[in-house]
Amino acid sequence: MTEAAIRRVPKVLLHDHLDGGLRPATIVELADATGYTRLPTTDVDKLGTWFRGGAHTGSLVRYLETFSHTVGVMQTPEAVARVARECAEDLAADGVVYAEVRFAPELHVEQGMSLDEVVEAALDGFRAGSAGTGLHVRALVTAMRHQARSLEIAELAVRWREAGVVGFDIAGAEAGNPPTRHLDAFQYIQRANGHFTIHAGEAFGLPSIWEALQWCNADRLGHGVRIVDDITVDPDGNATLGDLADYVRDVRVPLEMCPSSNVHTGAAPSIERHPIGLLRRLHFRVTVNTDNRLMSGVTLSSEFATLVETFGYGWSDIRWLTVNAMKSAFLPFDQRLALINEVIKPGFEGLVP
Ligand SMILES: O=c1[nH]cnc2c1ncn2[C@H]1C[C@H](O)[C@@H](CO)O1
Ligand SMILES: [Zn+2]
Repeated sequence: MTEAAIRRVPKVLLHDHLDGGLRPATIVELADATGYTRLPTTDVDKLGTWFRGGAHTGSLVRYLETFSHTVGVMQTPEAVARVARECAEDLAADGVVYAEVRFAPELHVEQGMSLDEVVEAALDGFRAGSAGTGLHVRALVTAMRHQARSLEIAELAVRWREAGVVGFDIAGAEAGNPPTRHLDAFQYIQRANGHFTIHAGEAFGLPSIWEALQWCNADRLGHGVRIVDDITVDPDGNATLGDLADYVRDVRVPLEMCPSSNVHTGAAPSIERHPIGLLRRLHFRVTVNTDNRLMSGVTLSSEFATLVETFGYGWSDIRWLTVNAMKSAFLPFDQRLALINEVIKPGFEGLVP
């Protein structure tokens, strides 16, 4: 089960940030083209190393600081469209067959783009980059949780749903910015019969997960790793679940786990001690994701390869995680089913008994 072999099987990605997945060479070219002068270096290799180094700090706040440079070069429709096109190309080359890629339009308006123009440019790029590949890409529109534009961004998400936006999200520094600050935005999405996920249980613990589910009614949790704080395991390995952990497992709340990113931001102590091991064993609705391919230096295939190496996962685990992700996508039911039966299951034929 090499990384190359994992690249060849169909995979599904639910949690990937557009502004966290740029190619270093593209950042340098876009900085030049758009007059952005604040890059720490214009040497492509050094820049890639700089992003990974800056991100692997064990602090979400420090991790997020590196995004000022990616967002800094994504301030024109051409730049956003190019980054989205290359994102789709890179995911297709990694064997991803369905992806939901997220971005925060409010971060891309510094040079005069409107929120709608940002979304339009990203969707154009996704379409161009996925054309002729086996990849289906959809967008999630994110609001920044420390800002006060979430209702406006929720309206934007609903406005673009026929064109490829399948959901809404909040991201940014979690501590001090609880999900209930944005209740009106989540209620707007619900009234419009839309879908949303919330970054919760990453840099803050159970109260954030509880609010996301029981006050805001999130369809999925971004990360959600701290749900393990509501589980106790005795020395024999028997697990006892608290009420919230029971709820998350019982109603099959999808957990968008991002193992490497979680280590880099301090949400998990190491890959070996990452909660995914326990949660998968307890049959939570776990999915595997990249979060930020640039900052965390990963691909979806490399994340799976890391899990194979660390937890001894086999092809059946990868297929289970992939089907979990496809079931949890914000795509209509018939399309999810078609991808599972016509693409994912045949893609694992001969590998899983
Ligand atoms: O892991 C994360 N947690 C919280 N916020 C994040 C994470 N990764 C990226 N973001 C933020 C930074 C981006 O600028 C924003 C939109 O993609 O989302
Ligand atoms: Zn994220």
